[in-house]
Amino acid sequence: MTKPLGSLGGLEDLAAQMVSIRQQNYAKPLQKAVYVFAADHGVTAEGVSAYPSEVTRQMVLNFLAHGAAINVLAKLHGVEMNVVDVGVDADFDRIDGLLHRKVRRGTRNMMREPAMSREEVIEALNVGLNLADDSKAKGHSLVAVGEMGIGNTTAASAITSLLTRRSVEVTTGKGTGLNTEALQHKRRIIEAVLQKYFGEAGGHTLPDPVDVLRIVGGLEIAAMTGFTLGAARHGVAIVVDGFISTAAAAVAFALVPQVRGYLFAGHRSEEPGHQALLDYLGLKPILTLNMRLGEGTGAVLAMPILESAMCLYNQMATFESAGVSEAKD
Ligand SMILES: O=C(O)c1ccc[n+]([C@@H]2O[C@H](COP(=O)([O-])O)[C@@H](O)[C@H]2O)c1
Ligand SMILES: Cc1cc2nc[nH]c2cc1C
Repeated sequence: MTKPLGSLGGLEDLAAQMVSIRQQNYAKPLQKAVYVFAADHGVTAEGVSAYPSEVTRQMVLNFLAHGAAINVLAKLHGVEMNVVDVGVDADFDRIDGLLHRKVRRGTRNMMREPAMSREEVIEALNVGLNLADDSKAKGHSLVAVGEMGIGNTTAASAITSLLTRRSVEVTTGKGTGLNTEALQHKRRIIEAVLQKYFGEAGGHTLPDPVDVLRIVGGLEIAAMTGFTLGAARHGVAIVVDGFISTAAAAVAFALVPQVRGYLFAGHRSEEPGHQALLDYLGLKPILTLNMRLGEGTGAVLAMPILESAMCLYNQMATFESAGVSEAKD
């Protein structure tokens, strides 16, 4: 193509990965969708978030009213928006426009008991797997995975420490905006939870990924793990968003390593544990904008970069077709 060798940098790597995912379909336009998985977290009773847990319910209503950041970005970039209630602590029965997949009204408080039963984890995984089937049937070829759940950075940090074996200090940040003292409290809670169920420093053997979800996970995290597994099974390209959706993808990778080839990291979140997960997965973030919002915002922002990479690959002239001279040697 008419450019110095390697001059499109990371766009060339993105195009190469996308071609290997899309195979004979690489020249077709990408059909984009974002799935925002919402659920509540019992561990919020321990004072681990800067915001009250009712914000989960309120933000779901905001998504449906098109007022959230993800609505603005999805509309701008032509991305179909899907909001999934996997476990919000609210009665949404009569609400239109929401994908009703509630497994239970929030997880249990992991400080006292496992967040979920094994049956609940399997149900939440199946919510994601079934939505990935629906997404494939709708013709989506590029899906962003986002979430909403007050307290879910606590679950994601615990998952990250267990999978990557990094300390709670390294994997835990301020989430929605804790002060220094409250951050120390959050770290102590996570450490106590890991000690209680997994022993010193999270134990010596890697725990079963489904058990990790059951004990310290979240309903939306389990659903995102199922969705990631399902989309990869269907050969659909997946853009993970920030810390929490990447934690879900890391569990999917721990279960089925072949998932890795279908994953793109939309951005690098400000939440410090995100880098540990990106290292674990071997992913390079497309964008670094110091964001820490969630909702799928970083993933949707990266979609036009992926589309740009594919359009360059598909539409640029070659040295031969344009009559441009090649390098000297
Ligand atoms: O995407 C991220 O990296 C990210 C980092 C920090 C916070 N969040 C969002 O904030 C909420 C979780 O924060 P917290 O403090 O309640 O655990 C949840 O709704 C996430 O979408 C998201
Ligand atoms: C307002 C608000 C919006 C969010 N979107 C994702 N997580 C969030 C957390 C809060 C608090």
